[in-house]
Amino acid sequence: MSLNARLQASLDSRRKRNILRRLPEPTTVGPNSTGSDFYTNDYLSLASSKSYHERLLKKLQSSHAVAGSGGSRLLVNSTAHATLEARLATFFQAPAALLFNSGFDANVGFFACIPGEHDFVLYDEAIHASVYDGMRASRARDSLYSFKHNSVESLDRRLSDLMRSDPRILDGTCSVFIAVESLYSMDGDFAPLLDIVQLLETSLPHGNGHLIVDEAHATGIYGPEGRGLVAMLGLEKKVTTRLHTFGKALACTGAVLLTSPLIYSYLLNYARPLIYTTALNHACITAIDTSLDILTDGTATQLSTHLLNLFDTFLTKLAPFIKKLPPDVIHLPQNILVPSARASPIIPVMTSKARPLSAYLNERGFLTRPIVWPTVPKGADRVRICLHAGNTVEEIDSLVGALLAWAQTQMQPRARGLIADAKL
Ligand SMILES: Cc1ncc(COP(=O)(O)O)c(C=O)c1O
Repeated sequence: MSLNARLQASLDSRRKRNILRRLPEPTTVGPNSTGSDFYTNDYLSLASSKSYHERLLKKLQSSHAVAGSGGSRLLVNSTAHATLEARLATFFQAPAALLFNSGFDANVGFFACIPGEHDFVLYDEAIHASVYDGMRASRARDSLYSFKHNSVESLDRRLSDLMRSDPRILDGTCSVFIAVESLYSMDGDFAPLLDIVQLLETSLPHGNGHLIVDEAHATGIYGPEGRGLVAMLGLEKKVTTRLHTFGKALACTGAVLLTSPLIYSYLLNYARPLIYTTALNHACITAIDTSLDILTDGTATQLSTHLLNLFDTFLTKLAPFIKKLPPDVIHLPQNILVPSARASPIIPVMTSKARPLSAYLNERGFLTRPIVWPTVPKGADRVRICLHAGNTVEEIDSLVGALLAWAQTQMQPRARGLIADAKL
């Protein structure tokens, strides 16, 4: 088969199964965006904030270097990059901080080169694609094991099975890496970090269990000054490596791995996505620095407090009706509905009709995106509602009204009365 015929057949097959990926229609983003943002990862609304833009422009104007970095970090190690790394290490209270061009590069860089031939990687089944890609490229590629999403029991079982089959785990002569996200991007739920740490300490007393936490979606929102969930739980010293990204709540791009000086040096020597690429440009370094100012001056804490209060607002408004809706029309994951649920900026509204629901909301100015297989498992399609510091209580009110109004259009006439008392 010719190249073109093969590529076309593959795309046609996706189109037939209604899973062909396309770019959405171009839209204006930032302060002049039309509609209420319920879809971007700009959780603190910094990317669309005029005052953030002003602070950034001021910093850029006073900065001497705003253009390209001139090469890989190993070729040109600018003072701006080195100073930012030092600031990040101090801010996150980490022994070392290593900048990457993106969270994707950082995960691939870490997982492709740190786990060795005789090591094991146990990963949450919902882990981000970049961790998968890194693990598959590593020398531990034949020793990768998933555990059930957020299940410490499943992780424990995996670990026990492996310890029975390979005594090197018990005597500490090989390493076991555990890969989790602190806040999961598609489900909006949280890794049980305290329980995982405890399990590792009791099961692997030689200290050969290494927890690697991806804080991409928690950065800027949780913990003191937005330092993440690991910091909120005081686990900095129990986690081997943390990833924070700057492309989501921090309105820039790029990422940092917080780790030991030894792993820092190893990555500098072997991590290909770091070595063989041009380092972040100076405008980006300045933007990350501006976002750090916003974290440290208390602005971000105010923004995240408002953002997380909106989670309660959303649930308080929707929860009374959710049980009356047929689950294929709309349902929320059980873990979000329990009273003790930690507030999250990500709410997956589960539905078998994610595309029509999202289109309905978009037409009414509530900007959302459908998330469908293969991005999420089959049967777990959803509209991923992202809350933002820039959203208002009134917007949440109207969004819930629109969700319920759409649900009514999907229900049999007799069942509609069940949610008729909702303010639509
Ligand atoms: C959990 C997680 N980790 C890593 C990444 C990659 O980060 P970046 O967008 O900076 O490449 C993402 C972004 O999609 C993510 O959701």
